[in-house]
Amino acid sequence: MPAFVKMHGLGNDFVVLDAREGALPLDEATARRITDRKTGIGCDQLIVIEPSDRADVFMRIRNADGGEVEACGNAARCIAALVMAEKGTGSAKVDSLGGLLQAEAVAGGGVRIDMGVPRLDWQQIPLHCAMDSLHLDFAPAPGLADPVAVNVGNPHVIFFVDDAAAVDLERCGPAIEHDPLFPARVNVNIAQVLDRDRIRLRVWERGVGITRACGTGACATAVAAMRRGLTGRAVEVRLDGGALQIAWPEAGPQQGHVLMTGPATESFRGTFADDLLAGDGISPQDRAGGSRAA
Ligand SMILES: N[C@H](CCC[C@H](N)C(=O)O)C(=O)O
Repeated sequence: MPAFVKMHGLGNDFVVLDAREGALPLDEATARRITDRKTGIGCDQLIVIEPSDRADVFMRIRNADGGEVEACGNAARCIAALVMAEKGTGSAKVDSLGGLLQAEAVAGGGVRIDMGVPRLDWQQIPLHCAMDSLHLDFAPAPGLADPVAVNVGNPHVIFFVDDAAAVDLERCGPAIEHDPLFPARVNVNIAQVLDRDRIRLRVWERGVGITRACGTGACATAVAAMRRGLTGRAVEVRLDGGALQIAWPEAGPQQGHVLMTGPATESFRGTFADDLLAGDGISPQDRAGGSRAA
């Protein structure tokens, strides 16, 4: 009976499987079954931790739609916390398709993680054609125009608006995610700069939909705001599920790296029958066991 750990970062939730002792048979269809909130265990992303020769673990990420992606900031904090608890240390290295991430525990139980240097060139986002990533010639809906594009291991487009709550993200999110301007699709960020230290952010995630928080979205939005001179170099990003602290220092040992600090929460642990991984169509709810957190 494979075990899993249910975790979340500000409500952006994950099912974590441990494949360090042996590979798990995981294809897109299996991932979709597990992430499905009606017939599966239910989560935004499925995370599989694997052995690594250059980090504590390799973190493999699949969105709810089953597609494998390069980065997931909230999950990176959660996996780092899991590794630090296992090792009894205050730091951890997590490798991923988006790069090697260095994390450390911070007072109060949160995790601070170095998300690396953001990629800003149009080919690195990627965009379909040459464009200034600080001012995209792209106006997909009324009130949404002139966005910024940033890659923090995964692709993000950021629209700055006067009132984030007023944007119908359910309606405009899918079309922007799948716009031909973004050959790898894109995560859609709706940002309202509250003042030079705070940003309100709502996110339609590639391969998922609206999530309660998006770590890489918070990082990309902070970088976009700083590039436009809208905020200082350290901001609080307020998402539906809570706040993340993002810094993009211009000097010092981590100059140019995006640093994210926020919570990493374990919800509960459980097991499910082998056939969920093989896929027999039986609802895992009839199988999923494990103690549920209060
Ligand atoms: N949907 C994202 C992956 C998860 C990002 C988000 N959950 C985060 O915390 O960074 C993508 O397709 O790139």
